[in-house]
Amino acid sequence: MKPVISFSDFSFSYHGRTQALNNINLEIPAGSFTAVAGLSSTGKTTLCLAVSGLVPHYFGGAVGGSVTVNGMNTLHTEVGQLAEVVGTVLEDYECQLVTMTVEEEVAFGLENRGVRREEIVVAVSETLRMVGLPGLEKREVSSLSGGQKQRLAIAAALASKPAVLVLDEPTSALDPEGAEELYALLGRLNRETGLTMMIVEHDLSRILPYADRLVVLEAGRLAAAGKTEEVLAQLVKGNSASLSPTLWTLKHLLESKSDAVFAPWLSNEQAIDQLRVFLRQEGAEKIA
Ligand SMILES: Nc1ncnc2c1ncn2[C@@H]1O[C@H](COP(=O)(O)OP(=O)(O)OP(=O)(O)O)[C@@H](O)[C@H]1O
Repeated sequence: MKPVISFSDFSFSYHGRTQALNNINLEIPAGSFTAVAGLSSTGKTTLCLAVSGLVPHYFGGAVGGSVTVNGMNTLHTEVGQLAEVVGTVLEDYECQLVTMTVEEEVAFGLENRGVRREEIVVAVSETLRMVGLPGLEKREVSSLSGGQKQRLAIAAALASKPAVLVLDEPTSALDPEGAEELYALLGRLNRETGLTMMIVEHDLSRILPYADRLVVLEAGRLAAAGKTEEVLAQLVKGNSASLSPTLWTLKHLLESKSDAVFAPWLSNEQAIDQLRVFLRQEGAEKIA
């Protein structure tokens, strides 16, 4: 698959001091669903900001190398122009909601670009339907629940039909049910529209059912990137097993220490089913 995002020897230091990213070489294929993982302060947010162009255009600092999105070099492209290609929802998504009503929020970017009123009306209702908020056009933003506000921020990012959606820790304020619903929605958008997803998530077990690629950062460097299953195996073998969900770590350890070969799995439920079969075969019926 062709890359829609390419980092080439990219480094960034905030205010020329705190080095957040160090010589990143990374390609994100078009249409992929990429999870970005890493311990705290390893540069995950900065990676997102570099794709949206907010680094370095808004957060100034020292830059090396380049980032290209849809063929545009972010260093030489205005943030507004990049926003047409990259929809970004930051961890503090409420800060991104700036209007009174739901309709105004989704229309905001389109109005700024001079899109005709009739087209905006259609785009607003279509986008609200996509994110599971149909018919809420006239609602006041302040009356929405936290989960609905987050979906609204996603709708506002999607309205201009970007090629890439970048989300930073989208489930940090959601309960497990809300997180599952959000990922089901994002997975469907990715499958049905081919929208490239790049999502920072600290709880990998939530995102793995949807992520076909995994990027891992360590102290601002790229520690691993590639197909999810391969990167998880790398994490378990290397020094980053703590990032791997417990059941995945167990799978890889069992495979390396026995003759077991597990069928691929992505969700915890699939993992538990496979482990039950394994334990039964091992004669551990009581545990299984
Ligand atoms: N606006 C800023 N000004 C100065 N330094 C910053 C700024 N934002 C981030 N940093 C520093 O850059 C480094 C990487 O931060 P970043 O937020 O990208 O990491 P992260 O992996 O997203 O962290 P977390 O998981 O805690 O959100 C950290 O050392 C952080 O303190």
